[in-house]
Amino acid sequence: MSDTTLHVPGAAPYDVIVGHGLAGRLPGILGESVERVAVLFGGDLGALADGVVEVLVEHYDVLALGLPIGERAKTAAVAADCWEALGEAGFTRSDAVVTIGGGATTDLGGFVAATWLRGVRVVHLPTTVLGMVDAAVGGKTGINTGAGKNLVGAFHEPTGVLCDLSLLESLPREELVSGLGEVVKCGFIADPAILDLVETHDPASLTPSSAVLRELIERSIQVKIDVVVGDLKERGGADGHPGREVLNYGHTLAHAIERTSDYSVRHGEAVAIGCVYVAEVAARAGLLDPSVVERHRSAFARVGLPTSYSAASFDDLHAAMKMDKKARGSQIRLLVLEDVGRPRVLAGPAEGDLRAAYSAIGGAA
Ligand SMILES: NC(=O)c1ccc[n+]([C@@H]2O[C@H](COP(=O)([O-])OP(=O)(O)OC[C@H]3O[C@@H](n4cnc5c(N)ncnc54)[C@H](O)[C@@H]3O)[C@@H](O)[C@H]2O)c1
Ligand SMILES: O=C(O)C(=O)C[C@@H](O)[C@H](O)[C@H](O)COP(=O)(O)O
Ligand SMILES: [Zn+2]
Repeated sequence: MSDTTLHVPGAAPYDVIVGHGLAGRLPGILGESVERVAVLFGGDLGALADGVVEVLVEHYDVLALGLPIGERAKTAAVAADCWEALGEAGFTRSDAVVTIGGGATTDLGGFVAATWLRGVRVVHLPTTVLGMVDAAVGGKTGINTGAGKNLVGAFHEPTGVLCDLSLLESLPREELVSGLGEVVKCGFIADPAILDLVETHDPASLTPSSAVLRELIERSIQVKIDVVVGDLKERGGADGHPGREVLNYGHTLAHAIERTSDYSVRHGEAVAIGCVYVAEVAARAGLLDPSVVERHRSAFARVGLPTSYSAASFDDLHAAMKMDKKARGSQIRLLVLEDVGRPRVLAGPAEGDLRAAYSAIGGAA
């Protein structure tokens, strides 16, 4: 099957390419003015990085940097190590960063590229479903702090994104399933065809080589592109649409779960729980029909994702939710749905509704 090119228009347009064996495209995307390329890769993905480095060394001086695995890469200390390495290797504004890994790697690598010399080119090669459909696209980069998830970061759009589906072959099943959390989220916020595909296909058939997984990935990328081209910096959309905040559906509780569990819950799993939770809140606020809440439970559960949570107290999660970037002052703001594809912001939800919704997903309120 041929490659698919999904174009991201804007002031600095770029393409997201989905296909197989895409590393050979890198020199064409990076361009001729680049002399040095830093390859930032997930520390357990050396074999995948080797194939990319082999292509790059034909054209550039390559600095390969293995990062701590997963979320442990998203720290100020790791970013500082990368800055030191770029400095020692003499990276200038005409040089570039290439990331190879999951969303944690593209977030950290994107942040390093955003901050080095106030911004150098970055091309992402996401190696997880979640990285392909979400983290590598749209220019959000960031690291965590003790106070919470992604609290330091920058908007820095990539020069290109290469989603090589062959790289998913080695991805553990639970990581693939985690990525489906963001896919199903896209179904609820904007593309009901995603929900239909999930509801009508055997979840076991969603393998890296399957046509249906590819369609789910491409549809989700298109949802993300459509949102970010309208509101790149999350300032709000037109005509009352929440804009980029729509992509944060389910994330207020999700990030609180990740942080209070010391990142032992995968991001996509936390998003699944967070979406069911916020649907419960919306139902209690009289905004969402209970049948749509049940559709949340069944769609996420069907692909193997959790829909309940009880490992933290409501008070701890509530405190963590106040660090959400959508909050203003001491007021929590939630992205909720009035129906599939009908998002809106609910500012200052009643604390009783927040507690009752936690109880409805299995927690002790
Ligand atoms: N910037 C954004 O817009 C955005 C969007 C969504 C999520 N995120 C961030 O992305 C992160 C989650 O990303 P993730 O789910 O990809 O997790 P991850 O990056 O932590 O990777 C999960 C695990 O899979 C391994 N792995 C990755 N690719 C592999 C492969 N092909 N074969 C074998 N193992 C592989 C990794 O080494 C890691 O151990 C979170 O930090 C989240 O906040 C960012
Ligand atoms: O791209 C966005 O915008 C998103 O909100 C996508 C989310 O899936 C992603 O997890 C993002 O990193 C969350 O951003 P944050 O601003 O809440 O940290
Ligand atoms: Zn997310």
